[in-house]
Amino acid sequence: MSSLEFERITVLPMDEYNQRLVANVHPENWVNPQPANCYDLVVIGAGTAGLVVAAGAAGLDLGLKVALIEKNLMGGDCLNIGCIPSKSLIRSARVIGEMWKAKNLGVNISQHINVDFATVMSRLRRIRAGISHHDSAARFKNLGVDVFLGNGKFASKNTIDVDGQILKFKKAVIATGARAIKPEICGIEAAGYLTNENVFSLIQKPDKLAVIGGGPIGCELAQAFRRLGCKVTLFHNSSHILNKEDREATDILQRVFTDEGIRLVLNCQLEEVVTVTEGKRLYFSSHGNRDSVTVNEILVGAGRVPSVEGLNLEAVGVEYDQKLGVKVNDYLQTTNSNIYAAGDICMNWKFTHAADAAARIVIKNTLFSPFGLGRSRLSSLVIPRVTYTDPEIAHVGIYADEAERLGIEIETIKIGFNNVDRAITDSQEAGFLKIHHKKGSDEIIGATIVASHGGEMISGITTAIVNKIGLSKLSSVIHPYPTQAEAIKKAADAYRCTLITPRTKKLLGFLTKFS
Ligand SMILES: Cc1cc2nc3c(=O)[nH]c(=O)nc-3n(C[C@H](O)[C@H](O)[C@H](O)COP(=O)(O)OP(=O)(O)OC[C@H]3O[C@@H](n4cnc5c(N)ncnc54)[C@H](O)[C@@H]3O)c2cc1C
Ligand SMILES: NC(=O)c1ccc[n+]([C@@H]2O[C@H](COP(=O)([O-])OP(=O)(O)OC[C@H]3O[C@@H](n4cnc5c(N)ncnc54)[C@H](O)[C@@H]3O)[C@@H](O)[C@H]2O)c1
Repeated sequence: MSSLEFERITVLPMDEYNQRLVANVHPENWVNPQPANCYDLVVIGAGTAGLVVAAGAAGLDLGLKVALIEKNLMGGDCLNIGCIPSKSLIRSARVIGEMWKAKNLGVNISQHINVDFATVMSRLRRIRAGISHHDSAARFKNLGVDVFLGNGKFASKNTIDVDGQILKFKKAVIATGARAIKPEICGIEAAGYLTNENVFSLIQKPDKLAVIGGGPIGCELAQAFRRLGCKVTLFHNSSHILNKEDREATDILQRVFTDEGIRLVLNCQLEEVVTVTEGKRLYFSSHGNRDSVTVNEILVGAGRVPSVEGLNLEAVGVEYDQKLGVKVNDYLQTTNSNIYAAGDICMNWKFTHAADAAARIVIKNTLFSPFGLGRSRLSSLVIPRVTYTDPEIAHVGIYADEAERLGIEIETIKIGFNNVDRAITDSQEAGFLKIHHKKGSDEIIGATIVASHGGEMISGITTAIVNKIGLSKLSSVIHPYPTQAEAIKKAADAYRCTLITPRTKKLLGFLTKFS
């Protein structure tokens, strides 16, 4: 491809919404600028991490020369094939979840629930297109960023080649993200499968869907597709779905999944996929039994691999691992001190908000830390996470088993939502809030929430951790009644009760006699 020709990028179906999306994030008629003599910063990859670095550096209005290179769609996974389309789909699915519970709430929906799958998917595309101007090539150009659409690779220690155009840089940032792991299952390539890259292009509902992988992608989408009317089998190779999360939390979710009709195949080993007249047949073993299931589509969410290929990292002395990605230190500096990395390409936390936070560290460390003074560290970040199933599982800080491994003594306060009035009025008593604090101190070091809007609630606890607000102070925060967030106050009150020793109790009893 010469520098004047662009690969035409299509996002199926090429309806008015996807046309608008592509016109924003990879415009067909885009003409790459004439490269500047030397850039202060060149960023490869215009996903969350790359966009935040570029916008942050150019937006400071300091006259910095910034270039941003994207080979596919600006906005990366989050906008195009990740958070935005998945959460749009989940929103539609949630309505059905509510309708299933309606009878229990005294509301009879007598008619058959009729899901218009094509409309659900077109809503998703409309929403994505509507948001896409934020990440558009035109917006970044207006911010003063030189946007290059094409494949970026290092050409020498201080140059990057974009399809023949050479960009000289003082500092560079690798923000090329990650993509779905290809499963090593005999016959699956020939049978064909969906990943997050094409599942949001579906226009017809698969009647029977196999989901491989019970991580966040598999769980969120398995539940959404089930609610939208698919018969779903979820295969996971551990004993619990979302096995990084608190076991009691995943127990609750597993019960919900089973109640909603998802077939869970745990501790499984997928052996082979064979194409048959009825569709795709998956042979598997689980708990010593061999079985098979036949589906119309297979969706793979079995983890991510970092996009390190084709960057010519060897030429610039940037070390990497095929599985873990680009090697960085705590300042997000690679093994070449002029080259930094941020986001899924180099981090364990593969979240949009983590990519955003890392990008801010990179801006500071590349541009505003002369002689390395005042640099920010990745390890100082407190990153919450939410899996947007129903109920949501939200977590921040460390888990109880992690604390044990690290030799940190903790105490845990658990408030069941069956003790929280708003959860009771909402018939959402199944979840809980767990707060881990240091033994003998009110310092919060981790928390898990299982609740329908646990993701909204976790920010209160994240704020407390970041600002070192202990449980004692949290108990003085007034929450509106009745809200599910009252669980936080209840946990804080429970902590304060533990401070009342028998001696203090005696003393208080004595004092009340005189007051
Ligand atoms: C289905 C799904 C749902 C998700 N839901 C959530 C969620 O709800 N919340 C959340 O926080 N996170 C979610 N995530 C994770 C989130 O999308 C990622 O963590 C985030 O997008 C990472 O951003 P990034 O900038 O590091 O990488 P990416 O978004 O992957 O961007 C990297 C960009 O680099 C480009 N690129 C790669 N190589 C080159 C090259 N050589 N030259 C030029 N360009 C290149 C790619 O085309 C891409 O656009 C989800 C992910 C998936 C897959
Ligand atoms: N709500 C969110 O924030 C959100 C949502 C989706 C994705 N993400 C991000 O994207 C990342 C990738 O998500 P993911 O779910 O693909 O990865 P993951 O690695 O978190 O989970 C995939 C799971 O699939 C299992 N698995 C792998 N191969 C298998 C096989 N052959 N058979 C059965 N099980 C198999 C693995 O053991 C693993 O637990 C996540 O780590 C997360 O950071 C975040």
